[in-house]
Amino acid sequence: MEDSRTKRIVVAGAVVRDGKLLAARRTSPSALAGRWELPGGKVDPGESPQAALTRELHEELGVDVTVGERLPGEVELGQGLVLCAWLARLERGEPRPLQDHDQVRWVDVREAPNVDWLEQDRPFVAQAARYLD
Ligand SMILES: Nc1nc2c([nH]c(=O)n2[C@H]2C[C@H](O)[C@@H](COP(=O)(O)OP(=O)(O)OP(=O)(O)O)O2)c(=O)[nH]1
Repeated sequence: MEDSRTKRIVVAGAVVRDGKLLAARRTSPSALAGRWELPGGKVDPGESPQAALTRELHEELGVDVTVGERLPGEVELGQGLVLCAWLARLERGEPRPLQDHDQVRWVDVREAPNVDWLEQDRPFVAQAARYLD
């Protein structure tokens, strides 16, 4: 039986700067390629979600962040994965699609609902919108 203790967390980062939210376009797997997400990835065994998010954003986008508060909610992804999201403040670097993405963009509160997000990210995008003014 699978329960919350055996599920692997996928951390997504809501990076907000100057009233805009960072979106990244996935390149794989093919079912998700071309859709936009909050960048992040799987938490490794023994790793905290915050450390995982810091590591993933460095690897994938070449930036250093400080992880802030967790956004409410969690979304079951299937295959033993559960998606959670944290706010993250950009400390250093300009996000570039180094790995797993082919584009990044900053979206404002008006554009956010019209972006072709992965459906499972939409609740977190709505939460993050409260931080965009
Ligand atoms: N990073 C990220 N993954 C998401 C989001 N929404 C969503 O359904 N996913 C899914 C896509 C993948 O199946 C899974 C995360 O896998 P990943 O491929 O980004 O993680 P990773 O970099 O650690 O990959 P790997 O070690 O398996 O190569 O979660 C999201 O907002 N961000």
